[in-house]
Amino acid sequence: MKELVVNLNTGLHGDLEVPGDKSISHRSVILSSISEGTSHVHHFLASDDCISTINAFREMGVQIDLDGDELTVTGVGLHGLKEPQTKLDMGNSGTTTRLLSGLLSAQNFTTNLIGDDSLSKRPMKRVSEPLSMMGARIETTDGHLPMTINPGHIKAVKYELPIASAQVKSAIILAALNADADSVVIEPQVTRNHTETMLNQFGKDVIERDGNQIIVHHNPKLTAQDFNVPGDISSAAFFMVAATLVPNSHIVLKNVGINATRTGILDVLIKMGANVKLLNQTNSSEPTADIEVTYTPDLKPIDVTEESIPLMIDELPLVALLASRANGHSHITGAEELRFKETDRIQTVVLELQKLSIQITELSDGFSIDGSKDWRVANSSLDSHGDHRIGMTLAVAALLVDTSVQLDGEDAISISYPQFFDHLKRLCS
Ligand SMILES: O=C(O)C1=C[C@@H](OP(=O)(O)O)[C@@H](O)[C@H](O)C1
Ligand SMILES: C=C(OP(=O)(O)O)C(=O)O
Repeated sequence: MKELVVNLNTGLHGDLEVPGDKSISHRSVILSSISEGTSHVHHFLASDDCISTINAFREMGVQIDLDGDELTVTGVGLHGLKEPQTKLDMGNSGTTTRLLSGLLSAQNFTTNLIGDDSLSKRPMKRVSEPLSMMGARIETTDGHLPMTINPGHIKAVKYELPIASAQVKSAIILAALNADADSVVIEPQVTRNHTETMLNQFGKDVIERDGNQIIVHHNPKLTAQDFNVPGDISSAAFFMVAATLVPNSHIVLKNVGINATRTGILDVLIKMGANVKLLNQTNSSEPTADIEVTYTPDLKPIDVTEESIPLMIDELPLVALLASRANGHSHITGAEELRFKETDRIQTVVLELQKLSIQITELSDGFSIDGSKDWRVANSSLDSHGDHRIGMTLAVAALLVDTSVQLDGEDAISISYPQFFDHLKRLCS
């Protein structure tokens, strides 16, 4: 149980570099491991989820050294992974599970994947079904973990994703690297493209994009790389929203990744009228910027609909919080995927924000929110429900109330942002 900082009259101030991007960090371990040579990754996110990915590859014979946020990986090549001597523990990480299920489908050894209680409730048919069409031999437990992946011969596929999911897309791409010919994956909506971008860094023209079709060239040569992980926009988002909502705030978040498949939260803030500026933009394959945010007293309500959901999927609890301070009625729809995250985030967001008397209603696919600045603490025992993003959203919400509130399950925050409370304290002091 943690006592949260409340009613911050002085605001948030100063510069901060948030830790490396979680999605890019996972992929850096995966692609470095199956490349030839030694890769160096700087500003790696050493959070619980990324450690689950590291441990899985160590179990499969890859030498990985982590020193603070510096990662060194001695790659074994596309065909060099070894049979693990234990079950592979995916911990709490959906990304590790889905991406590895694709890669492991094409190995000549069997793997057993397990996870914690939350991960064991999350759907895995979304990967086992398309991978089975490609020749994978996967046994799930009624569509969930534990999962056994037997040796398989992967055939090329042309697959249209039924849901917008970067994890499912990436699972198929990683299996397709070992297929007998080139594959095509078709996305219904654009989702984060880090797997594609990074594959083209480690290899030459491994991925080609043609509209919503992604062509995966099989059996590529992947070579070790030296690269920097940008700051995680999904982590920076907590402070962007805090600085927008807390009077007197002015912060600059340095070197944040602004890949266009991730910046839905910036679009929302700008549409709502928040004072947000991008400074010092870089234009590499994973572009970055410093993001300056200043307190904004009057926010417009917002309607977020299906097409833009994947661009801000992990930030939607924060969008709900922003909307709850706006002048009017907001809707977030087309977001049923939130029900399949670490918790059912539609349910947990509504349950927890209602404790602060926020006028938020659960929809089957999102939220309906009446904005107001008159919050009252109806129940001071907030709960992350073991979900890192819910925990951090509540820590931001707590800055706006004037009665003491406590957070249960704050440990979950180390899944993606172990330094979160230190960084919040630094900006608040
Ligand atoms: O590919 C990734 O790194 C991720 C994709 C998203 O999940 P889905 O693909 O299930 O939408 C996101 O919610 C998750 O935090 C990370
Ligand atoms: C959904 C998330 O991660 P994962 O799917 O990897 O568990 C998240 O980080 O919000």
